[in-house]
Formats: sequence, C-alpha cells, structure tokens
Amino acid sequence: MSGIKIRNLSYQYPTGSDEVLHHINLDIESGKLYALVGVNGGGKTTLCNVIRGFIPHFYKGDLSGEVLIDGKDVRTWDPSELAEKVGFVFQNPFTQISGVKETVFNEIAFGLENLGVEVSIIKKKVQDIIMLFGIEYMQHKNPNELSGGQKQRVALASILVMEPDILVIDEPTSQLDPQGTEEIFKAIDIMKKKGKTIILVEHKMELIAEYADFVIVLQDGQIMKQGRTEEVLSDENTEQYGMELTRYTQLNIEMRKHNMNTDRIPITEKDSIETIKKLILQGVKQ
Ligand SMILES: Nc1ncnc2c1ncn2[C@@H]1O[C@H](COP(=O)(O)OP(=O)(O)OP(=O)(O)O)[C@@H](O)[C@H]1O
Repeated sequence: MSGIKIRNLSYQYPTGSDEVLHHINLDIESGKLYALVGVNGGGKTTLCNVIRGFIPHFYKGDLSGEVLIDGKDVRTWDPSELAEKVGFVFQNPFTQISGVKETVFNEIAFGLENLGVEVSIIKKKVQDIIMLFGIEYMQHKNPNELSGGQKQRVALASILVMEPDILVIDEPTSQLDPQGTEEIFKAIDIMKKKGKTIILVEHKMELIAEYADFVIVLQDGQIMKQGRTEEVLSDENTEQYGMELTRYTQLNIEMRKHNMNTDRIPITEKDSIETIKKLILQGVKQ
C-alpha cells in the first residue's frame, strides 16, 4: 500500500522559458484510481513524469516543493528502486514492447529476467498474469504481430507482473477502438481490485465516470478542481476547463431546465436509468 503526497510542487523544463507546473498540492491515497484530466498542454504528462521520478532523475530543470512517495522524496529515491515501486505504462504501446522477445510470454517475463528473478518463479508469475488478463490465446504469438489493443494489454501485463504498488498510465486508449478500449479498462479494473494505486491520464469521460474514484483537473500547470468522481463530473462548472461531462449528466442538466428534477445528477448509464426510473415512479404516484 503506497501513498503519494505532493506539496507546493513547481517545475520548469531545462529548455522551457516558463514553469509548466505551478504550486501543485495533491494527496494520492493508496489503492484508489485517480483520473488526471485536462486540455492538451495542461501538464498531465509532466506531473506523471515527476511521480515516476523521471523528473528530476533524467530531465533536470527547476523543481521545487515536495513529492513524497511512501514518505520519501523522489529526489532521494534510488531511480531503479523507484522504477520498481512505480510502474509506468506509456501512451504508445509500441514504445513499451521490447522488440527483442519473440513471444508474448517471454515479453512479459523480460522485466523479471532483468531483475535476475529465478526462472521457476518467473514462469509462475507470468502464467498468473496471463490468466488474470485472459490473454492465454496470444501467449505464443510474436508481440510485433499483435493489434494496438493487444499490444497495450501486453504492455500493461509486463508492468503488472513486476508488482509495482503504484501504476501511472498515460492515455492508454488514445489509439484504440471501443473494443480495445474496453479491454484495457477491464485490465485496469483488475489492477484496481488488486489494490494498486493508479494514476490514469484519460480523456474518455464515460470511462472515468465508471472506473475512477477521484478526478484531478489540470490546466496551465495548475489544479483547477479535484474531488470524488461524482462530485467533479456532476458539476456543470467542470466544463469551463474544457472538459465534456458525460452524456448522462448532460441529459440530466437539460431535464432540469424543464423542471424534471431527479434526486441527484447521475454520471453513469446505470445511475441515469435509476434516477429517471425514480422520477417516473414519483410522477405516477402524484
Ligand atoms: N521536454 C520538454 N521540454 C520543454 N517543454 C516541455 C517538454 N515536455 C512538455 N513541455 C511543455 O510542458 C507543457 C505541459 O506539457 P504536458 O505534455 O505535460 O501536458 P499534457 O497535459 O500531458 O498534454 P497532452 O494532453 O497534449 O499530452 C506544455 O506547454 C509543453 O509544451
């Protein structure tokens, strides 16, 4: 179980003329899923890079404030230990696949091999992950011959097999069709149920509404809004930060303009059906 505490964090890239993160304060509770949202260039990837220690270990620049992972500042973490603690899944699965392994099974085993883990343990762990992700059918395939969605699942599995406590996942579905997207979210949900702390950059609000515990809205390097998913996504004001509320919330807001007031503003399909059903039943009783 791992938590992250960020206090007054500001950052400027070495080649940049301005700060791209300004006075960020965040408490990331362990075992929860946080969706990091906001318009392009808001600083989402930069913040992810701070959390995984890429900034300041690889990108220098000006970093001020505190970023504590399990109570220890990222600057004092040993980079390889931090890489074991925080698993990072890239936006583009093609970047993540090693390119040197000929089967999906060996690809997933690659990270553990590099750590020098005993072969019998590696086999067991890889088999377990393959079962968990339901990707037995592709284990003997060449990773280079997989579709984008399949590659992305293999990329996630290769990170999860290393058992990091924290997972930072940057726009995993941006290149995927609806089916591939659903498969990825099922995999993310599996990780959540395993108690991982997850920070997910994602634009698809309906999926965020369904899976995230908390939402953080970043714009121009500042946190404009943060809170429980229901709170942030049922608030019309969230739209001012370039976010589109889910279609269920939009419908509800329209209904309210016509005096059809539900007891609460839904953010998911299931929620929407329930609130509307209740409203209809109330109408029937009157
Ligand atoms: N390596 C870099 N050097 C200098 N400036 C950078 C670098 N990487 C990003 N930036 C700048 O930092 C700001 C934040 O970028 P970042 O990629 O973190 O935003 P983002 O919210 O992830 O955007 P997107 O949704 O487009 O991925 C942008 O103004 C960007 O131009």
